[in-house]
Amino acid sequence: MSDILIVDDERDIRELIADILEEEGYTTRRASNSSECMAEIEKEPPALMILDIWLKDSDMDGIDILKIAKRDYPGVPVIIISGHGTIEIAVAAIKQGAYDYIEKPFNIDQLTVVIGRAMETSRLRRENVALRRREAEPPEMIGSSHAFKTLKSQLDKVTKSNGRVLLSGPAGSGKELAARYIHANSGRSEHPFVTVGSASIEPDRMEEVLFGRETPEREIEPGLLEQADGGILYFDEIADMPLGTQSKILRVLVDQSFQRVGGTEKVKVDIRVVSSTTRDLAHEIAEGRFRQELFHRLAVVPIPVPGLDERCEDIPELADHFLRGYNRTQGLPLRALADDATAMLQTMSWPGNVRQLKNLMERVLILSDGKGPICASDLPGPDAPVEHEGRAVALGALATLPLREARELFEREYLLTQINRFGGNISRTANFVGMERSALHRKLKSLGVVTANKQGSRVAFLDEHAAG
Ligand SMILES: Nc1ncnc2c1ncn2[C@@H]1O[C@H](COP(=O)(O)OP(=O)(O)OP(=O)(O)O)[C@@H](O)[C@H]1O
Repeated sequence: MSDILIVDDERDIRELIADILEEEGYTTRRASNSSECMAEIEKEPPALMILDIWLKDSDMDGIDILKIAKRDYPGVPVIIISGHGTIEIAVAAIKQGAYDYIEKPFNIDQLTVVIGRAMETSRLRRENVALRRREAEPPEMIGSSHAFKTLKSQLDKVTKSNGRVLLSGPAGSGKELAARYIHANSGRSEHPFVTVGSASIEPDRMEEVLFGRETPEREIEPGLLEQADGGILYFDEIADMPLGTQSKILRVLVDQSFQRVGGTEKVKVDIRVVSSTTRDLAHEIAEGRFRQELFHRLAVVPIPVPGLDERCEDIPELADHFLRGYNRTQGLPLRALADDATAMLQTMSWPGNVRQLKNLMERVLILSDGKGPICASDLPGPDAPVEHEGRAVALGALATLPLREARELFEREYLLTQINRFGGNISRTANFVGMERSALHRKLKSLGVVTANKQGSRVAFLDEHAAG
């Protein structure tokens, strides 16, 4: 990319600069006024723009063009040409984001040095952006359960549209990952993905952080909205946003423009908003903590993200993915999961969802000494209160019952756990527990277990006592 746009109303100057640059191996385009200039940029943003401050027969002068270029094409460096006596204006232009200025009359060496430097800076900046983008490549979304496939197909449907998506699901279930998946597969992937941590920003700084700031000297500090221009703005835990900011965000969503704090002009942005929540927003609305109108604007496409308990079939695949990841990125030993460990992970409860599983895999790799596959004994024992809570209560209850009832309770608990492990698939469960499929069906019926739902969600059992 070595294409330079020269904008000057004096033909001689345009031609002179173009000749010098072409001799240096650059290709050039020329514009004599603001409308020609804008048409050229819109056709294809140049690698660099050389811009005269004063433009005769133009709707806009160089400073106006600079502002638009910095807003809409921030990657294009601009060198200002200033006449005698206009140095103050050139300095002001640098504050507005111009890369440098050259003063008329200029000499050839001065011009080529400034341009060479600007091109090199622009190249480095582009490389940097590309590197950061590669580093920030979204991690893979792993899973093959029915619940996961439903989520993935919903995400695939929304990637190509511009509709606002509201992802709802428990903490650590993968909402941000889902938002990054939308970004990576949308037409906005070359533009930023900017996260707004609604809870982590001080309420009285929220507006400055979102909308940016303009000083009395008209220096600009862009906020998150401007930084996300062209890309996706991700509101993490939208329910934590203060009510006052909610109204302002609502206004931005209605007219896609806002004013910086201390600013007077409207700034236009092109952003797609994806938000997430762990809370029941209908309840937050009823309690007066969330604006209904904002909810309707944000939840054009509501997508539920299932917790890990609804997709425990995915646990072996996810665990393996994390174990390999820690080996690749942190040099931790590469270890597989033994069958007893896999079964144990699938029967634990996961209030922290995928994040908890990921952390547990890291902990086990760091703390256990063994080299072979990770066994159940390497996993946290029954003294880990959260992960074993459900089972401990059920097993404790056994001791209070006569043998026949205790056996029934155990069989129910055991079979329910196995069915859930295999995503509701009776054939796979029967195979694992060592029963004929029809015998398992009969057993389940006698225990009052309902297996109508074959879609991988939890099965239920009819408790005779509860049923009355
Ligand atoms: N399907 C998946 N495949 C691989 N990794 C996943 C998957 N789902 C979640 N993760 C990983 O689990 C961790 C938690 O996910 P993420 O931060 O997206 O959850 P969240 O729902 O946004 O959490 P919170 O509500 O706390 O903000 C991340 O490291 C993420 O990469």
